[in-house]
Amino acid sequence: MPEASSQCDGSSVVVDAQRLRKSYDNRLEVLKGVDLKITSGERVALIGANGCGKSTLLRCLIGLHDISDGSLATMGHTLTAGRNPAARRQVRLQTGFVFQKHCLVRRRTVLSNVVHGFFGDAGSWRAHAHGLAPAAWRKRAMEALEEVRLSDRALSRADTLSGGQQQRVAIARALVRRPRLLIADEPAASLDPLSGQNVMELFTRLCTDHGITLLFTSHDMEHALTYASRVVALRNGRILFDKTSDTVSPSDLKDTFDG
Ligand SMILES: Nc1ncnc2c1ncn2[C@@H]1O[C@H](COP(=O)(O)OP(=O)(O)OP(=O)(O)O)[C@@H](O)[C@H]1O
Repeated sequence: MPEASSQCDGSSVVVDAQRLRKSYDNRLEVLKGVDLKITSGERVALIGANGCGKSTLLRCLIGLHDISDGSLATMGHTLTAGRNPAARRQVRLQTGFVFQKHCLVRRRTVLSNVVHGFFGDAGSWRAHAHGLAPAAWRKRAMEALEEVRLSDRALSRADTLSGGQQQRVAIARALVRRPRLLIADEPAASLDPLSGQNVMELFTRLCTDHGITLLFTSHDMEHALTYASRVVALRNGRILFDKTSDTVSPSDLKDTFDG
C-alpha cells in the first residue's frame, strides 16, 4: 500500500498539526489534542513546565516519534500514526536540529562534525566509512563554520573547544544543508548566561538571514520573549496560549508554570 505522503506544495505552511495526540506505550498521554500552525520564516518559542511535553511535541512534528492520533503535515509531508518512512526521511532532510547537549563526535575535527550534517544524503554513509566527504560538502561546511565564526578552528578536535564554541559547531552542523526548518531543544540550557545569549543571537540571526523557520524550546523566558516572534505555551498536554511575544504578560507566564 502506498505510503500516505503528500509532496511539499510550495505553500508557506511549514507545520500544520491538528488535534495531535501522543501517548507513550498506550498509557501515558502526553499531548492531548494540540493544534499548531507555523508558517515560513516564523520564529516560535515553545514554553512550559518540566515534563509538559515540549520535546515530545518537537519530536512528533519532525517524525522522530509516531503520533497517536490527529493530523500532522510538516513541510507538506503527511505524518500519520503509521510509520511513514519516506515522509519522515523527507522531513528530516529538510530539518536541522540543535539540542541542549551538542552531541559532537569528540575525537573528530570540527570540520568533520559539520560534514556530519549531510548524513542522510545519498552516498553519505559510504563516504563516512571511507573517511571521505565530497569536496562540495567540505566547502559548504567551511562556509557554515564561517557563519558561526569558527572557521579558524576547523581542524581542531571538537573536544578542545569550549561548551559555547561546541554549540556553535552544532549550529553549523544543523545549518549546513540549508534546512527549511530548524528545531532547537533548549539550545542554551548548558551554557553560561553570556554564551547562551550569544548562541541564541547567532542562530536566530542565521535563521532570519536565510529564511529558515525556527521552533525552539526554552526555560529562559527572556530568551523566549527576545528571540521568538511568537510564543506557544503548553500545559497539561494542551496549548494554554499562542501569542506574539510582545503581548505575553507576566500573568500568562504565571499560568504556564503554576501547578
Ligand atoms: N521515549 C519516552 N518513553 C516514555 N515516556 C516518555 C518518553 N519521552 C518522554 N516521556 C515522558 O513524556 C512526558 C513529557 O516529556 P517531555 O520530555 O516531552 O517533556 P518536556 O516538556 O520536554 O520536559 P523538560 O522541560 O523537562 O525537558 C514525561 O512524563 C516523560 O517522562
